Formats: sequence, C-alpha cells, structure tokens
Amino acid sequence: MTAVRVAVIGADGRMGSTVCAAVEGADDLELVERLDAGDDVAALAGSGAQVAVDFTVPSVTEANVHALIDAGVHAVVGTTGWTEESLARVREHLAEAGATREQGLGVLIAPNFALSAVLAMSFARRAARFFESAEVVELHHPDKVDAPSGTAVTTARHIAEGRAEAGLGPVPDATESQVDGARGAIIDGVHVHAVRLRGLVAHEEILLGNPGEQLTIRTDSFDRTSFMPGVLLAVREVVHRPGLTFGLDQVLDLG
Ligand SMILES: NC(=O)c1ccc[n+]([C@@H]2O[C@H](COP(=O)([O-])OP(=O)(O)OC[C@H]3O[C@@H](n4cnc5c(N)ncnc54)[C@H](O)[C@@H]3O)[C@@H](O)[C@H]2O)c1
Ligand SMILES: O=C(O)C1=N[C@H](C(=O)O)CCC1
Repeated sequence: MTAVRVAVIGADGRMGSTVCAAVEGADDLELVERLDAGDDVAALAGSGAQVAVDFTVPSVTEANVHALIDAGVHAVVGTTGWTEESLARVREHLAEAGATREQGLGVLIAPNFALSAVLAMSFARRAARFFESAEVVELHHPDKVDAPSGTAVTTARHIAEGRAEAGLGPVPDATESQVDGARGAIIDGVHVHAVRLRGLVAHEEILLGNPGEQLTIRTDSFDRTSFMPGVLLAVREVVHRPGLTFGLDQVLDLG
C-alpha cells in the first residue's frame, strides 16, 4: 500500500497541529510538508504532496485553494469564511484545470468535520419543515476570529432550505425595537446567536419550536480530536472526487 502524501497549511495553529499529529498517526498517510504564515503554497507543486489540508484564516484560505489547484494538489479545507461567490470561483477554476487533466482535481470544503456536527446539520435540515420557529446558537472559544461560525451559517442555510421547500413563511417574531444585535445575525431568515466563552471549544444548539413543544439538537466538540476522523476521511476521499465537494455530509451520503 502506497501512503497518500499530505501537506498541512496552518500547521502551527490549533487545528493544523492536531491534523499533523493525526496524519502522522495514520498508517496509510504520510506527512510531507508543514506550512504556516510566510510559506509559499505554490512551492507544493514540486514537493510530492498529493493532498493539502488547509486550516488557516478566512482571509487567506481562498487564495490558498487557488494556488493548490494551480499546483495540481488536491485540497481539504476546514477554514471558514466561504461564500456562494468564493465557492463559485473555486468551482470554475477546477473546471478549467480539469479540462487539461486526465483525472480532475478535487477540493473538499467542510465547515465542520465532527461527526456530531455533520449529523446535527443534517437533522436540522430534515426537522426544519415541521416547526414554526427556528433559531441557532453557536458557542465557541474566545480566540475564534469569525462570527457567526461557519457551521452556524451552514446550519441556518439548511434550515432555510427545509422551510422553503415546505412553503413555510418567515419565523414568527413580534420584535419592534431592539438594542443592536439583540436578535442576532439573520442568515436566510434564520436568527443566529454567537457566544464566546473561555473554556469552550465548539458547540451549537439548534432550537426548533411549535406551540407547546421544542426540539433541541445539540452538538459539542470538547476536544479538537473530534474533528480528526472527518478530516482523515476527507483526505482519503478527495483524491477520488474531482470538482468541488461542500460538506462532509456529501461524503457520508447523508444528502
Ligand atoms: N471545519 C472544521 O471542522 C473546523 C474545526 C475547527 C476550526 N475550524 C476553522 O479552521 C480555521 C483555523 O482554526 P484554528 O483554531 O486552527 O486557528 P489558529 O489561529 O489556531 O490557526 C491558524 C493558523 O493559520 C496560520 N496562518 C495564517 N495565515 C496563513 C497563511 N497565509 N498561510 C499559512 N498559514 C497561515 C496561522 O499562523 C496559524 O498557525 C478557522 O477558520 C476555524 O473556524 C474548522
Ligand atoms: O474553533 C473554531 O474556530 C471552529 N470553527 C468552525 C466553525 O466556524 O464552524 C468549526 C467549529 C470550530
């Protein structure tokens, strides 16, 4: 068995260092490069790396992915901050690169690699059509630079899709006046609230309400090792998935 050669970008960070350890602990993977701020992603072209894992910061991750496509390296991305527009640019770049390759390159971007979070997002989408009200509360460590979390943004979008498919209108909300931000950010009509608290890692509660009842879906990552099985699965899968894959639910076939 030949090991898949893996590079990690953001290797000195909380996630990147955990990914390096997970790759080093896997018999079928080989850690060949550790890059962090100041290193040239384009140089991976001649490094022998087949897959690069990006856990950096929202402001640089898209440029890293374009550089990886140009370098002919598959990408697994956990960094947040992706929009419909930035995803479309990656899709387009991959299509151009694929036209000149025998087997197209793969980019797999997932806002959350923890199985509990992937399932929570999937359950929320399925449950959304049955409830009048839906709100998302995400809770993270205070060193996180973006809010709301990428997971919460994706969860809100899933809920909005489920509601729209069922023909549900806006969530009920009689608020006429508020202190700025009191009702959270509104993403596709769903209110999203962000808590930052020392001691936390990554947590989310999805609240779904009807007259007289509530469904709460909660996911907790108590440790960054929770993300590693999903990251390693993505590394193994991306080489067989040309084009852009968004969300680990696609790999797990959750729909
Ligand atoms: N998808 C998931 O499952 C998941 C899980 C946890 C965190 N995240 C996301 O991953 C990202 C990183 O989180 P973190 O807690 O590891 O952050 P962190 O701040 O600990 O690490 C980021 C690292 O990226 C490096 N970096 C910055 N600019 C760079 C550049 N241009 N090139 C290379 N490296 C660069 C920094 O020096 C740092 O070492 C965030 O967007 C976070 O939301 C995603
Ligand atoms: O610690 C972080 O930062 C996390 N970021 C992701 C997000 O924004 O959804 C996933 C959870 C951890």
